[in-house]
Amino acid sequence: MRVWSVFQSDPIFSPPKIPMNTEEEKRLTAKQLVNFLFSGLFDGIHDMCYREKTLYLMAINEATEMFNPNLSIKFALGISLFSNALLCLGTERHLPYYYDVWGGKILSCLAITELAHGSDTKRLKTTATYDHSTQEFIINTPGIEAAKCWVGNLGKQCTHALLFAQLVCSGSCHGLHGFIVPIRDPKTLIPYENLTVGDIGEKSGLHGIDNGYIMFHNYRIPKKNLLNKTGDVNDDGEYETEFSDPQRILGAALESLSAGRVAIMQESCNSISKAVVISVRYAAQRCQFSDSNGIELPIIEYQTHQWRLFPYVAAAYAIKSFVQKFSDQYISCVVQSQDGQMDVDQTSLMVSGVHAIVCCSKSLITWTCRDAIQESREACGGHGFHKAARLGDLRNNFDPRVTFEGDNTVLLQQTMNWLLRCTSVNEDYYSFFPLTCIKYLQNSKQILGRRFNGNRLEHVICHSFISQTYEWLVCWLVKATCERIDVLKTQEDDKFKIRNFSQVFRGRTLALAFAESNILMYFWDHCNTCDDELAFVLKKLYYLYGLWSLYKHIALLYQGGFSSSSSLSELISEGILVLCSELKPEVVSLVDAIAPPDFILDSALGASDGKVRYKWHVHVQ
Ligand SMILES: Cc1cc2nc3c(=O)[nH]c(=O)nc-3n(C[C@H](O)[C@H](O)[C@H](O)COP(=O)(O)OP(=O)(O)OC[C@H]3O[C@@H](n4cnc5c(N)ncnc54)[C@H](O)[C@@H]3O)c2cc1C
Repeated sequence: MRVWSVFQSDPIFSPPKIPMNTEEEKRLTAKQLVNFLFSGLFDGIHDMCYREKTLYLMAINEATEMFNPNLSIKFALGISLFSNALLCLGTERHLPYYYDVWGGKILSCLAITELAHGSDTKRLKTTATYDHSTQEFIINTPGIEAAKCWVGNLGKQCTHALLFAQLVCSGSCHGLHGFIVPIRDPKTLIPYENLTVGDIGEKSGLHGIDNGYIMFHNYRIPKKNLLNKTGDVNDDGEYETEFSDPQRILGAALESLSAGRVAIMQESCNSISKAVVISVRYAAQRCQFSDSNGIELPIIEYQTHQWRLFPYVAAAYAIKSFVQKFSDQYISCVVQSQDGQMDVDQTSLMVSGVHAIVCCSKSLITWTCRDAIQESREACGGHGFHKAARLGDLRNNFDPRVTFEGDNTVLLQQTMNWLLRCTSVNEDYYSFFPLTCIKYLQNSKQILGRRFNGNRLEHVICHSFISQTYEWLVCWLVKATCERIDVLKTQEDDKFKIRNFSQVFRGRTLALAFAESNILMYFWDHCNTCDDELAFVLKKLYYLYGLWSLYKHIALLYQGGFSSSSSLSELISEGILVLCSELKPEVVSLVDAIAPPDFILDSALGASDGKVRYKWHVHVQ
């Protein structure tokens, strides 16, 4: 509420009265960033400890993203992610940049992606070659395919880039490293010589962000601009890497890899909430057709409409409770690794586990959000397509989150690899977070012996059915993926082909099913911390999200022999409909509870009093 009051009290943040073109939107977002930075919200953050500061910045990011995703992204890329990377990957010599960026003297961007390669970062071709005679790195773009592109803030405004390039020293390539690279004069914003830099042009959304491209032509930066926590060039001009403190290196890697994805998960929860708040409020008052007595009905009365929307209300709650708890655990892990509270083995298990959970959760949550927004748009009919409904903007601004910070499909492969590796870890490690989330894999044999014998609704609308069925599903998918890999191994030695042919219907589904089961586990624990009256409703949401998610895997439950009777499918589908009907009287209150104020939602269809507001920009001829 404090963040939102800043936006409400300063006219620079007011929604524009007349539609703007994309250039004007970029200019406005740039101006908003300055007022935001000096609004007082960030006073004193340098005195906070890591945990407090991270939670504080995460909360600000969530609130800002709900109001204006352009502003939150501009701020994240330009200031918070940059300063975070300096602390994680840099050393004391980089601290002046830290204070300059928070003081509004410079603005950054994060330049990784190249025209020809995005997901496959190992093939990035931009080089930073060390010249010992001048103690500088010479940065080069070997060809157009290596031009950095899509980089937010680079198009017009940033003064510095956090650049990832192949470090070359004494003729050898030492892999990707981070460098601080001056791009524009901070006073004039005129780019420096030996750079070709510009804006990539119109996008489908996020018009307030100046995504840019850049090519380097023998561009020199001082040696000290290398972020040198994990590797450096010594006084003799030789590359050396410091492995005397591997926990810290791994901890730093975890921080910089996962923080952005955790933030995306947090933002997605709020975007699902915004979508369902608009569509459910609208459904409660929009009338179409009549019943047999001729009484016109609100569309929320239609079973199809409930089935389309209510599972996303359940998803909003389930995912929110997971993300809140998991973010907290994630921060604790980083703190423990930074403080050296874990040994090397524990740190490496924790880093790989947290990374794997973040990868599949980011994918599942962003896809769920994308679908929730689209379903909500359609559920509001033609009016849902009007700009004033805000669902179109929400969709277009949200959309790239399934791609940036790691393409979802590629991220799922990393979770699959981890889950398969986990089948062979030492038993003792299963009591160690985050392996606790898959402790049940130890009992895989017994779990795979489970069969469904239920014949009544209570046999599926219950926690034990949902959790035990998910355990079976994850164990079965692990087994099925391993079996496919074993078959492929008998046919060929090529690791690439084996990996490539074990994804569809196997590893990919495994990673998603694991993410769903994990979210459900956290949500159930959360329901049990609430008082009875609240838990009664929240558990209905748990059952609905659980059955709705399980139903997507119904074919596998039969294929793997979990059931051979039609009652499994009949009871799950019946359970979903019964839960939708039971939740109908609660659903408006449920969306009200997760709704931001009208000023933030800003939708003509979703105001808190249920009244559609016709304050649209209508073109009068
Ligand atoms: C709005 C926006 C903002 C961005 N901001 C930045 C930024 O600030 N800085 C920056 O560096 N980058 C930025 N990016 C770029 C983004 O990080 C990349 O787009 C992303 O990493 C994916 O890379 P790519 O576009 O090269 O896709 P590709 O890697 O070419 O992927 C294309 C498709 O191929 C599939 N695919 C790829 N490999 C495999 C595989 N092994 N198996 C199966 N399928 C595969 C993917 O799933 C995907 O669907 C931004 C992108 C967008 C859209």
